[in-house]
Amino acid sequence: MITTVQTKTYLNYINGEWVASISNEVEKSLNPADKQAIVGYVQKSTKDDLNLAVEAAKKAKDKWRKLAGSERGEYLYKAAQILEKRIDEIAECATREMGKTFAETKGETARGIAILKYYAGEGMRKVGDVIPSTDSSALMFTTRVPLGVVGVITPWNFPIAIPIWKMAPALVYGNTIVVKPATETAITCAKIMECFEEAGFPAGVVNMVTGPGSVIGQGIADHEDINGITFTGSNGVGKRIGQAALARGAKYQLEMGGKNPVIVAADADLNLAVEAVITGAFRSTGQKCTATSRVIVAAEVYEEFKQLLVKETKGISIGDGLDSGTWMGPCASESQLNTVLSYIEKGVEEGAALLIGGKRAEEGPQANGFYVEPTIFDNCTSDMTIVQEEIFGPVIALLKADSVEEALQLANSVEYGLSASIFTANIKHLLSFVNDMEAGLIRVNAESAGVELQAPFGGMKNSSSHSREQGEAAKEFFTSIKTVFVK
Ligand SMILES: NC(=O)C1=CN([C@@H]2O[C@H](COP(=O)(O)OP(=O)(O)OC[C@H]3O[C@@H](n4cnc5c(N)ncnc54)[C@H](O)[C@@H]3O)[C@@H](O)[C@H]2O)C=CC1
Ligand SMILES: O=C(O)CCC(=O)C(=O)O
Repeated sequence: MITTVQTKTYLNYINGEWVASISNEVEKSLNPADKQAIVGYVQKSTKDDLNLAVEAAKKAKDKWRKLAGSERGEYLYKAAQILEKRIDEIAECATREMGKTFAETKGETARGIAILKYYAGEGMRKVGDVIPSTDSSALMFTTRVPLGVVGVITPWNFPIAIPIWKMAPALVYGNTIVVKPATETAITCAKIMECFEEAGFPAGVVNMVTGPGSVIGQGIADHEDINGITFTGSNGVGKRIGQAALARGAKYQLEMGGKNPVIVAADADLNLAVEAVITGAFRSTGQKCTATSRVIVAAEVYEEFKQLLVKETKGISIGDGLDSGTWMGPCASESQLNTVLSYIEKGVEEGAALLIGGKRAEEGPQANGFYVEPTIFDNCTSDMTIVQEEIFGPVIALLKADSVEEALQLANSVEYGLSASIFTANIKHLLSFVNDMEAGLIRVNAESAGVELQAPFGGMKNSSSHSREQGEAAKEFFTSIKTVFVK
């Protein structure tokens, strides 16, 4: 069901109230499917707004952490129920703000609901272990305490799931939060805040401040009253946040880029591999950190795989994500479109051969949006920019390998290590892939994207700060362990 989203101005959520920024300035959230369409306005906040939010979170933290975990979980459960009632409206808002199809944003909202329910249950699970002491008359055990105030900095590509998979564990483990969403999708985040408000979270436990990353995001990284920072976004910004947090002794967690490979072995089911590469590379217009961007194909099946892949790519319908016939929406912003186009240009300059796509899509109403064709490059080599750098768009680089060993070596020849998959039925090959692939998420006979909320998620090398999010792993970041000795 498609509803109508009102064009209105959204406020910051601080200390249980909706408030305008002290700056009196707002920023537009545009619809990338039609740049004339303004989805709404959000606050262009200042450091003073952030300070108020942090102050509120700091004031609320002692009462919040002293609640039983099950009581905190109850609030999350209520938020899940409210989000469930608003699923169509919130999914539609996300599509309008960032462009991916309604089916995808609806699936993402359903995932947000499931995450809230999962962490609601976490409030009832164990937080420590009993460890035998060398003193037989003593009791030694571990328990966990929250960090305090947590800053949550989120990107635009998963505007529902990412804020929720950071906020839900932070809250259930007893932290209070200040979230700063990407401006591109800040209205979607405001709607999630509305669900939290309706769920009755005490004032100050959940706060949202929108505004420029360089002011509010950096402000979170530098704020002495913020004890932990969880971030997903680009590598450059992530590294800066990590350095700022380290300098003042705050805990931090960074999820950043990927350059995720799919290996297609000679014995692979090629139809299955093609289908997985298409969805892995082009769903969400390639704007996932887990998206497939390199496909390394065994020489024996290279030509056949290539023909099949191009044929399937020709069938992709590009358009407004709210049209039910659309398979792939626009890039999320003009700057994202320009980044993708400049990588395509670089690919051509460096000698890769364009098999399909490569241009801005501008037919009819597409001229008003930030559309790009799904693009596949042939004759790629490992030293090319399009094979090394994260593009964050619907672009595939095809590489040829003479053996699975060579494919694995090519797959590992990048600075990132987020997700990777292999298509093979050969146990020896799949085991060497599982053992030797440098990636945090290993997939066999499945697309490179596909994160499950109950399992740890994170990358190796430059893809993350080596911590893991989601599932039980979230507990490691959002709490500190205390070892207790009682005699
Ligand atoms: N790993 C991932 O999931 C994502 C990766 N990216 C990558 O980043 C590229 C650029 O996208 P952007 O939206 O510009 O990402 P970004 O890293 O600039 O933005 C992510 C978040 O960080 C905030 N931010 C920006 N500057 C900051 C600063 N100095 N201090 C603290 N926070 C700051 C932003 O406002 C946003 O909330 C993409 O092309 C893609 O390659 C972007 C989004 C998600
Ligand atoms: O693939 C997914 O579901 C999550 C990907 C992700 O975390 C990201 O793109 O930022």
